[in-house]
Amino acid sequence: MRPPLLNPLFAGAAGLKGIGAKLDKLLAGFLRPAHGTPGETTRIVDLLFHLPSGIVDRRFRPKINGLPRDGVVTVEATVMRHRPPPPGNRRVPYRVDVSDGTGPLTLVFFHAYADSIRRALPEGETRFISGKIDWFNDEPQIAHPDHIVSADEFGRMPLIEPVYPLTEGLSPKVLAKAIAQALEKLPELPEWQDLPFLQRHGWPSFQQALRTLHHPLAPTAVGLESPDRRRLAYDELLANQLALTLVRANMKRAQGRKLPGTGELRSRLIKALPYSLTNAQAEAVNDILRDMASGDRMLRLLQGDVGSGKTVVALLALATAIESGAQGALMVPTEILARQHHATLSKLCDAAGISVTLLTGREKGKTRDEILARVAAGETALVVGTHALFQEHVVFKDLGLVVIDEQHRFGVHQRLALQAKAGGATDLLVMTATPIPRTLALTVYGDMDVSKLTEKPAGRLPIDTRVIPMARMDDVIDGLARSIAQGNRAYWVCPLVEESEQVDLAAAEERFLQLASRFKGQVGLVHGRMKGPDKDRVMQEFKDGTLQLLVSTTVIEVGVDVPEATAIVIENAERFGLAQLHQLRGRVGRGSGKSSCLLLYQEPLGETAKARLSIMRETEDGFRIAEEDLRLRGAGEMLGTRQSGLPLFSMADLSTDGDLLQAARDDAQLVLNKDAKLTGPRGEALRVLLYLFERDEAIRLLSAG
Ligand SMILES: Nc1ncnc2c1ncn2[C@@H]1O[C@H](COP(=O)(O)OP(=O)(O)OP(=O)(O)O)[C@@H](O)[C@H]1O
Repeated sequence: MRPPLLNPLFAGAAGLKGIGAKLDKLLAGFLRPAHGTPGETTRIVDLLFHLPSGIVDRRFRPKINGLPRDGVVTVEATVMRHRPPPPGNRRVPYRVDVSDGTGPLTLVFFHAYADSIRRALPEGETRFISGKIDWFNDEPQIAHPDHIVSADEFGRMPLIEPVYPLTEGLSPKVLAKAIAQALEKLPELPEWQDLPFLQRHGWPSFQQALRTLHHPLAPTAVGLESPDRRRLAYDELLANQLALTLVRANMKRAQGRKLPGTGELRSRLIKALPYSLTNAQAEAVNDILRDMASGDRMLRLLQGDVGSGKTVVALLALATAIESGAQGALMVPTEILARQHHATLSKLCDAAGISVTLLTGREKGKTRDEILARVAAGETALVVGTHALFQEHVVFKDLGLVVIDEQHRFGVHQRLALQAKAGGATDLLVMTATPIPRTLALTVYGDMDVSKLTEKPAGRLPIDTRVIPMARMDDVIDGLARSIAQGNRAYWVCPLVEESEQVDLAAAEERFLQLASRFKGQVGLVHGRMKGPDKDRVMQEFKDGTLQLLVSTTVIEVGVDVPEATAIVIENAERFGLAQLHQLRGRVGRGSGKSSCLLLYQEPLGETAKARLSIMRETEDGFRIAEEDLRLRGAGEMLGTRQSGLPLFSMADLSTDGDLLQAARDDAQLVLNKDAKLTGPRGEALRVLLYLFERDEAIRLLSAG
């Protein structure tokens, strides 16, 4: 139960002045996902945790004849003349001339109510007017001033104003007012940080930090380096790391089982492989086998760059579970991948004598019943599937190891749920194909041990990456024609842009028709809206070489493995994030042939997009690309947080607070080593912190264990 002293913070914001039902809902949708706790209503805490992204400094008060070319100014001036638009003409703005004796300044209002302008600016009176300066025919003007106030009001007004991130339908004034009211509800809270630590950093209390950020007294107060923001960032990171440490402790506490294996199936599999393992693969397998053989539960993350060969590592781990008499499951994020993995693994499993089955949402009726019966009876040793594996009534006879591929779409909550489903003793191996920067990995996978595949299989050639304007599309197609004539295979990726799937799809279809008329009978199309079996058929035809050019939306992004494909064209590459481009490019260069990647962009190219594309040209190192992605886009975007339910941070910024993250991690471990149940005085205060950042499930673990 949440401590009562936090109640004022979790009370609804709907009671505040200016927040009606509609705004309540709008704010909830806008603010709550940022803390990872979506909901329909806004709470006080949501307002308080919405930190300013900058400030407006209204202290600059030039005379009118000394106005700068741009920027925000505050002018003290007398109202000279109102110039309303001619009646009935809404296109001409309402103008008001003011003067301070040094020159004229015009205030401009579009679509405004004449009455309210007259009330705010009575002729002959003096007002303080603050807003962004503009020049029109060399005359200064301010369109829609932010403030028009009397000398009195100006004296009472904060001159450094916080600026908040906004969303459509939310006015800055309404938001600022709501936050100011929320601040008044801030209760006294115990200090959960170590005092000497706070002193060393020169950090204020939690309450003080929030007050300073929302009522900044200096322009630097809200910057990333400000002690107030850093303090709050640290609070948030500590809550995150405490929760992960608790999850880990809890998972480890569950008695694991020993799955030592015999090596028999494993050696048969290795014999059946057409290649030998890379050193990195062999090391990862060793890490995993050690974990499985021990009595502790395995919680391991296998991080591998694109094409580094994670699948075979997973298979060897699964074989070990099976040798030990248990069953294994491999869960992947999409239907296409489930089918692909099933197909690849089946061949190897047949060679080794392992019974394997596929289970996705598409297996229905009698077939499904039969599969389920065999799994329940333990006749099937290995099940490959989508999340349907755990969502529905799937009962394993004895599940020893679960491998989850591409899991970074899931968060700690999901891992906990999975653990519950899989049963206490099941070992867990998570594989991510997108390398993520260390800082980010710690906040998402801080509860897991990590193995990395940093090395690609021998003999892979570097991919020739080129950045080409769309205007040269014809040349690109000619190049493709030459390559296809030589028997090569290629992908052509059309972007899915957020607004309308239909429009995007139409674009992909149009491109398909264009290419199909040039390369008759050689082109296929796959996209997310296609029926499963149709998708499978096209993929299969591309795999076996019946089709040589595959036009697709980003459905091929993760994990599709056709080693014979040697070229990929990515249209509107400027719209993709770095991690995604890297994933897409990783579809080629998977065999021994020389591959190329053509990034087509629409001009003009923005700065960030330009930076992204040149990084792609410079490096193929996924780990380096991930660091750059984090820098350019921020953590939330990078993980596609909206769908993921991952802990997005409202206070911490992982591109600059990496140092704090490590400190928080050490601190969390130290604290829990000393006070595993958080019952000491600091422990009690830390519970408040956990509730404050809504890590309630971590607290439940405290009382469960
Ligand atoms: N040691 C190896 N030597 C040669 N080829 C290998 C080796 N290990 C795996 N491969 C091959 O490399 C390709 C990529 O392997 P896999 O599909 O497991 O990659 P991945 O790590 O899952 O990458 P992605 O995340 O991009 O899908 C496959 O065709 C696989 O057969």
